[in-house]
Amino acid sequence: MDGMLKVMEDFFNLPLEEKMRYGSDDVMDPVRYGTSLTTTRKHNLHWRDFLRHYGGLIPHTYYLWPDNPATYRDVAKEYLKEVWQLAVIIFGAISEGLGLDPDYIESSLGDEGTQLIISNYYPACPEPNKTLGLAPHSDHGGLTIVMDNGIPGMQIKRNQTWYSVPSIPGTFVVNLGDFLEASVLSNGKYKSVEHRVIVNAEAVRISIAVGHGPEMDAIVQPASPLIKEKSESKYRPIVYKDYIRAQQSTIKRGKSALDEIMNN
Ligand SMILES: O=C(O)CCC(=O)C(=O)O
Ligand SMILES: [Fe+2]
Repeated sequence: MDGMLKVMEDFFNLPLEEKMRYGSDDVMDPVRYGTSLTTTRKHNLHWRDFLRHYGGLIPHTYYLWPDNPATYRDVAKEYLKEVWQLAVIIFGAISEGLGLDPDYIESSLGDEGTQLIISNYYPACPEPNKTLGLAPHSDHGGLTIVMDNGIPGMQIKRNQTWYSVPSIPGTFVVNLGDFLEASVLSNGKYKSVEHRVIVNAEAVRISIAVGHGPEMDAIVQPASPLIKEKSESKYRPIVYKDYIRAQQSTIKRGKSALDEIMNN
């Protein structure tokens, strides 16, 4: 955990021109750096920088990942491999909890599944009450495994109230995403969690969120043996990649992308 945080911190501390080698506005780019802190746009949505790229069992995009800091690729590759193994254990427990084979969800991800790492850098903010690090959203994948640098900031919404998630050294926060809510066996039994990030005046916060979802061409829909009639399905089928595009490329907030594929 510490090694990964260290390379991430070193990356974010690089000069802007260096980070901008990965700058992109295309949500489907395999490696993407973005900042809303030196934006040319008028609106300033988030008080953060981010770096995101794909991982996966076979990281096809490995040679596109940052090569500065020099150890980044190797540290990230090892970290993503271990986090994937953890996700598989949790998917297994959820499957069993629903009375199905332990590898039920894992096999529904397809041959490779999609793993996406999003590293977030939230600078200290002189007026923290006027902005957010990250606006309310739910993640599009199945499970997101998050660690941070010991500075709290994540909040989750339950019954219209925001609750702060404590930062506990050496632990991960695991969030359920839309794929798990809308897909396979769950059909809404497991809810994706709406969350956001607040900023603070004193300290820089870094978080590393790794999402685990199905392969890009998978069709997200309840396909459970538990659903006998199509009419029992609470969600309309959608190709995972199209869902990501819809969810990322607009200024959607909260769980509105998921609401759009819900029946009634
Ligand atoms: O910074 C965090 O704690 C959460 C980040 C997050 O929700 C995301 O990257 O999707
Ligand atoms: Fe998130």
